[in-house]
Amino acid sequence: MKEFSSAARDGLTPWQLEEVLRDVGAARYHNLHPFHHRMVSGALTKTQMQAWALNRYCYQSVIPRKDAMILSQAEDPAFRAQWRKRIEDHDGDDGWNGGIARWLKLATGLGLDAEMVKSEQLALPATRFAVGAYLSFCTNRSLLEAVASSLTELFSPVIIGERVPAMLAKYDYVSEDILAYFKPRPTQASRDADFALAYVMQHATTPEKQQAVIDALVFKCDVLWAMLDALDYAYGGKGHVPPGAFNPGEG
Ligand SMILES: O=C(O)c1cc(C(=O)O)c2c(n1)C(=O)C(=O)c1cc(C(=O)O)[nH]c1-2
Repeated sequence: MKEFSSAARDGLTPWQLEEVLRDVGAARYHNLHPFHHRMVSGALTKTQMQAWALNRYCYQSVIPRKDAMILSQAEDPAFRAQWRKRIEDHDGDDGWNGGIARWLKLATGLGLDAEMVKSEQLALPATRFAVGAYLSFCTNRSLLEAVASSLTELFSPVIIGERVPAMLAKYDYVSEDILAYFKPRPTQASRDADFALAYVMQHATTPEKQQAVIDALVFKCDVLWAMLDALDYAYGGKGHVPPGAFNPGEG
């Protein structure tokens, strides 16, 4: 297992830091998770696919809120002008014509009730804890760490590129229409990740700050990993659905 702790000792050039951050993603991003592998191999049941969409809604809905926390810490108007695009991407211009609404379209296209999904009441406890941890991180840590925690987006075009064609090919109930969420995401994610990476490379100027941004990315990979672990345990046949969570088999 790779160690990501050399920055504290020696300090890195910005390009060495970028390399370490990319190594973190290569080792820990959620495209390596068995749940994702089962999704792209066509092995998920419809209930597992629904549970994924329902739980991922909680992540989608917290993203503009954590981005608002980041905006509140940013003193530079040019930074804010760039970062606020993220909120617009998810909320649209009236709250319900952006990414969150498109995620809801995916969930309802899979047969879920929109109000049930929006209420987040049937999400897994671990999903709630994971997305809550992400929001707290961006609220309580430095601006640099909060920006660094978004760097999983460096890797999201890869997972989306695996997921979308596989969902269309392997599940007859999935159509392009319900996957509209993903269409603009790779372009938006590249724009956002390029900006965040440049910011981190410019501002992580001491070994301590470099270690902090590496740790922030590790933390964020853990958030995404924990969400898939929770799904796998609850719906994978090995564990059990926690009381009160989405359970279509319940009579
Ligand atoms: O589909 C995915 O696997 C995936 C991953 C991530 C990510 O890596 O955090 C994001 C998204 N999607 C996404 O759609 C999104 O809007 C997004 C925002 C952020 C962030 O941390 O600011 N990550 C992600």
